[in-house]
Amino acid sequence: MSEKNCAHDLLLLLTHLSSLPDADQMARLFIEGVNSLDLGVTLEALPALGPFSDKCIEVRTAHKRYSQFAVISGDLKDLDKTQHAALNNGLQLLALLLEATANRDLLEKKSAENLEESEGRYEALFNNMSDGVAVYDVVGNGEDFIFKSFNWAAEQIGKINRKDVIGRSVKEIFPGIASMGLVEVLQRVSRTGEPESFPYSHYQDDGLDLWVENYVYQLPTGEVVAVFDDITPRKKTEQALSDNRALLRSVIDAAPMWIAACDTEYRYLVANQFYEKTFGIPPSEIEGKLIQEVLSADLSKRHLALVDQALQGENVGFEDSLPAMGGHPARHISGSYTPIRDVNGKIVGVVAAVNDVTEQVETRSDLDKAHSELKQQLKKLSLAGTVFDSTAEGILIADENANILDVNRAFTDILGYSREEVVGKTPTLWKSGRHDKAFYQSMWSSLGQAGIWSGEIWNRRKDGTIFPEWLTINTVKDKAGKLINYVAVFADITHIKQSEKQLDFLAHHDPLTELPNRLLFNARLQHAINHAARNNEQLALLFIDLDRFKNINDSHGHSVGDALLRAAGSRLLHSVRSDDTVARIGGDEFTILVEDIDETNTVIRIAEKILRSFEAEFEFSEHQLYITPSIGISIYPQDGTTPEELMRNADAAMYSAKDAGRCGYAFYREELTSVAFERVLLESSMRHGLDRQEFVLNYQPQIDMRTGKIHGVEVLVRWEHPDMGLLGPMKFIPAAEELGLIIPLGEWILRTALSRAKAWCEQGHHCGVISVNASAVELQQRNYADRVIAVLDEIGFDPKFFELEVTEGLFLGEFELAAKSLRRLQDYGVAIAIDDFGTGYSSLSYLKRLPIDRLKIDRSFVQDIPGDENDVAITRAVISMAASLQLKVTAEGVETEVQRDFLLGEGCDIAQGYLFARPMPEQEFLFWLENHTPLADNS
Ligand SMILES: Nc1nc2c(ncn2[C@@H]2O[C@@H]3COP(=O)(O)O[C@H]4[C@@H](O)[C@H](n5cnc6c(=O)[nH]c(N)nc65)O[C@@H]4COP(=O)(O)O[C@H]3[C@H]2O)c(=O)[nH]1
Repeated sequence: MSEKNCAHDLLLLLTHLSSLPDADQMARLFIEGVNSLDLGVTLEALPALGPFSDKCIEVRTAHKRYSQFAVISGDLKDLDKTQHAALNNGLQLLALLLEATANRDLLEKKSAENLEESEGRYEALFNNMSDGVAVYDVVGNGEDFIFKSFNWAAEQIGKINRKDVIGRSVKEIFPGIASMGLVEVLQRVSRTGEPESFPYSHYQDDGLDLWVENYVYQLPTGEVVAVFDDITPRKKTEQALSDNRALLRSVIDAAPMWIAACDTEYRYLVANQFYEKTFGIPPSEIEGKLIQEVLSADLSKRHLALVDQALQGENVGFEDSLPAMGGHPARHISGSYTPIRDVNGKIVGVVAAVNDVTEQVETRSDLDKAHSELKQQLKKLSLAGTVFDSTAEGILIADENANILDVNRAFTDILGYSREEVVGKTPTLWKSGRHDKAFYQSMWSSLGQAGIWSGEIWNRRKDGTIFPEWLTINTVKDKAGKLINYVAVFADITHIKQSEKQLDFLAHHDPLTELPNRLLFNARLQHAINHAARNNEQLALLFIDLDRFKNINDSHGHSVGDALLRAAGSRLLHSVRSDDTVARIGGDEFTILVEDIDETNTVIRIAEKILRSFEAEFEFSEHQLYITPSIGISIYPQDGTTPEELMRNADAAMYSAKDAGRCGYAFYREELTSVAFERVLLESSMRHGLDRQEFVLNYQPQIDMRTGKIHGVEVLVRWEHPDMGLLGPMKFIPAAEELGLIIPLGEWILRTALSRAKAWCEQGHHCGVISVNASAVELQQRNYADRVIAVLDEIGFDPKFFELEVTEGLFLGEFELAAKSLRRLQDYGVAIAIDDFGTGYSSLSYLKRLPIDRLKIDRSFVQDIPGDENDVAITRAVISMAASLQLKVTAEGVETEVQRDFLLGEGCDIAQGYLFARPMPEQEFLFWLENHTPLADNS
């Protein structure tokens, strides 16, 4: 029996493990295919056993006393719990068999005595197995199963004694369990012989509440074995866990906030229902996804950083905002990330709890806004207080009856009343009296209708002065629309009024002389014309130009020029009645409007008065200047009926006065218009004339009448005008002086005359002294003497053969400057002659102060001698005066022998005139020179 048992045992195992298909059947439970079965493998060989080594090591560890093992080789299956249990049991049984096999011989020998011991050991081992094992005898065809063996573990699991079980049917002992399918499985295994793993079941009947896993197989004997493991604790834990999870889920799902957890890889483990509620995303769509797959790039960047912080063990709080997306409005969120730790404290994830704080934030922002508005209001109020006190405008607050409640500092500054003096009173206190009743009526009516009035008003200060102010009055009403206050704000606009006046004055007056300007003059002229037309009156327009003003301005500078203009304006003003208009219409041009003239004499008197007023010199610090006016006069209505006509004709008359020798007046005559036109033409073409060398020189010999020899030659300029023909100097020299062209023209004359004279000399023609005319304008040039000397030096002309003829006009400009130039020239050896002596301003006192060598008696005196007594007397006086001053004399314009004889008789030797020769062009002059026969030769 023992051997048999042993063999049986051995067989049992061999059947399972070594004899195919039984062994294969058994092994298939836990390996894919059985390649070999190797019994008696030693412990040392185990590590080479591949996938089974772990299992074998378990067996080895559990059954240390065994030194050999059975080894099944093949591929390990993916075992479930039951199969695992079976493998464990199988290997434990295998270990037992190993021992039995190893001791087979011994067993055989000692079978009889050891059988019992072996059985006992088997029994012990059977009972010591950790799994419950029940062996059943099959009743009939499987109608029932009778317990044959029931180990200790089975007793513990089934909470029943083996003795109460053995021999009894399973249906009887465990009717509940039996009905739950155990019997069917036992039946199937007993019928098919196929082992079956029984899914774990929850037995709650038969006084039990347990979870077991069964593995059922058939023994070769036909008995059926059920190996079962009590997994109740594990199941209960699982259940509890599952319950906890469900609880947790319902808790987090009920929370009105977003709750989610992620693992250390940022993968969502859980997300609550709030996600679905708010965003329509069910938790299932979040769970299992990475944070960066669920959140936008921007959000996930920020939040992964926060999660990282939490993964470092920090509780991280945050506030953020979610942009509007997918039809969901933007939100403000506030939340926290908290690390999740396992039982060992290791961080395994992070839980996020996030609140939607949009409303709070918005409310807070509303509150902030309200707070800041309140602050603003307070600021405004304090500002209003500051403005009230510090503004430059006067402010007055009155009640509905216009009784003053308050005034500001500016009010008292402007009006001179203190606050106490006006509070309780009405603004009538400072009425100026300048406005009539209607003015105030319209003000109150505008306030009543529009609630505002603003305008200019004159008021009276406490000191009695009246001043203009710009006043704005507003009405203030309460919520019901009832008028409660008047607020008046006003500014003293005295200075604005003054500025306006000043602006008006500037617009209509010349700033230099403060006389009316052209604009105002024209307006007054038009007005006067209208008036004269209505009343059949005449009026006169005087156009005044200061002779050679331009030269004074150029040589003395603008400040002297300006002073001269101011002084000239003032002299004009004092020459007329106060209701006549004196205007400066530009540069050195003035106009005078004289209304209601009865006869021409009136105008003549005015013109002469003006001329006389200019006789006195003008003194400006070190400068003493003379200036003369030329006056042109036009009369309404005969010389024009419009301001333009009268102006134009007075202007033309002024030029006529200038041409007549300046310092005079002329009435307009129609022909003057064409003269004036000619003059304009002349002026414009003169500039080109110089460039085109249209000017030519004539030479008139000066004769020593005693000998008939040539004493010298006067150089006289002509202009060969392309259109107007040959023009004499009186036609263009005044214009050249006005335009300043006399400077280049004079230099050209000087240079040409001297270089020609030098050439003649070199050619053997001796013409004596060369006389060149110098304009007074030239002499007013500061460097005139230097320029003349430079030309003399440049040409190499001996100054003692050079004479400069200056006119009396010289005295009109700055006398001292001219005198200085002449002195310098005289020192250099140049002779100075006064031309046209006796016609102008010459006076003995000037003659004494000037470096003069010669006087030239003007042609006008010579002309009528000896017939005209006056001229005879003048000529005599000049000749004798020259003698007493030790000056030489030349007579001009000698045309007759009578004149010559008279002059010779009076002691005047030198003369020029048609009697001897006319002014001649160069070639003619040279011819004359060659053929001239002096008297001495005749005699
Ligand atoms: N009826 C009459 N006339 C005679 C007689 N003999 C000479 N004349 C004229 O008398 C003028 C003499 O010149 P002026 O007194 O210096 O007077 C000159 C002079 O003041 C000025 N002038 C002439 N040439 C120049 C010049 O080159 N430069 C400057 N600045 N002025 C000049 O023009 C004035 C007039 O010059 P012109 O027309 O050339 O007139 C010349 C001459 O032609 C005569 O017997 N009978």
